[in-house]
Amino acid sequence: MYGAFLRLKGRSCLVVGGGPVAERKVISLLECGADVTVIAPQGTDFIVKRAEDGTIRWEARPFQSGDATPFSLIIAATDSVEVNRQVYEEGEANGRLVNVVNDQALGNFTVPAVIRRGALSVAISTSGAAPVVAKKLREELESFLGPEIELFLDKVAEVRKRLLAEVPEVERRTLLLRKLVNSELLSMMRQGEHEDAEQLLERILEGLEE
Ligand SMILES: C[C@@]1(CC(=O)O)C2=NC(=C\c3[nH]c(c(CCC(=O)O)c3CC(=O)O)Cc3[nH]c(c(CC(=O)O)c3CCC(=O)O)/C=C3\N/C(=C\2)[C@@H](CCC(=O)O)[C@]3(C)CC(=O)O)/[C@H]1CCC(=O)O
Ligand SMILES: NC(=O)c1ccc[n+]([C@@H]2O[C@H](COP(=O)([O-])OP(=O)(O)OC[C@H]3O[C@@H](n4cnc5c(N)ncnc54)[C@H](O)[C@@H]3O)[C@@H](O)[C@H]2O)c1
Repeated sequence: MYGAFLRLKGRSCLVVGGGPVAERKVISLLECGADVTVIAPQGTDFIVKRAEDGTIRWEARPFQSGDATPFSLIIAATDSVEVNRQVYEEGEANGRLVNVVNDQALGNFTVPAVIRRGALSVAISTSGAAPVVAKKLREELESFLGPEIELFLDKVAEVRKRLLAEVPEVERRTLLLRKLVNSELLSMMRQGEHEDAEQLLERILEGLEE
């Protein structure tokens, strides 16, 4: 499976099915700013409420042939193997991205477990082998990746921007950035030693730290 991150802001995405699994996919699509439509005779309380407040569009009826055609990304999340296959075939025939929740071998993408810390996203896939393992790893890695990782990333990104503007030689920039990420900076941030971290950062940038 090819790992990738999709920019879905404003994109029309379809979720067919309205149970707990469909709800989970609707939530993750909304988190990415997608324009979400649900087609399903029944919806969870969350789906009903978000349709009422206009966050999503919900068509309370079974999937019909042609429904999937207008959408960029489609998730087949009904409890019917046949309906999910029909959704998949229609999407695939139109060159769409299609995920099928009840059959990892069907569909042209799967949804990973994701950890988000600001600009950082960590996606975990087991290639469909055991999603419960992806979930377990997400929980373990979440406790390892505390809020300091976001501060660290923001700081390195800020420095990188500065170096891109001020240091024309790519080798020197890369060396400085590597020094920075391999230094004690992250562990200092983890301990809350922000002043020390700032001083270390300046020493590295001034070439004083080996
Ligand atoms: C990661 C996560 C993302 C999400 O859905 O948001 C996700 N499944 C999650 C949880 C989970 N899913 C299932 C259980 C119950 C235990 C079990 O049965 O194993 C649990 C655990 C739980 O609920 O505790 C059941 C299940 N899942 C699939 C099948 C069908 C099959 O295997 O063919 C069945 C059997 C259904 C049945 O009984 O019929 C298939 C898929 N599930 C995937 C993703 C894709 C592959 C991901 C990968 O590569 O690992 C894929 C292929 C399709 C897809 O959905 O994209 C999310 C964790 C989110 C998080 O917590 O962070
Ligand atoms: N991918 C995953 O992470 C994962 C996890 C658990 C289960 N599953 C699979 O996902 C399926 C769905 O799980 P669930 O708990 O949300 O199921 P559910 O039974 O609670 O919900 C099924 C939904 O599909 C809708 N539906 C049924 N026929 C339809 C049709 N013709 N057109 C449109 N919508 C239709 C129903 O109205 C309902 O909203 C399960 O059958 C299981 O195989 C996948």
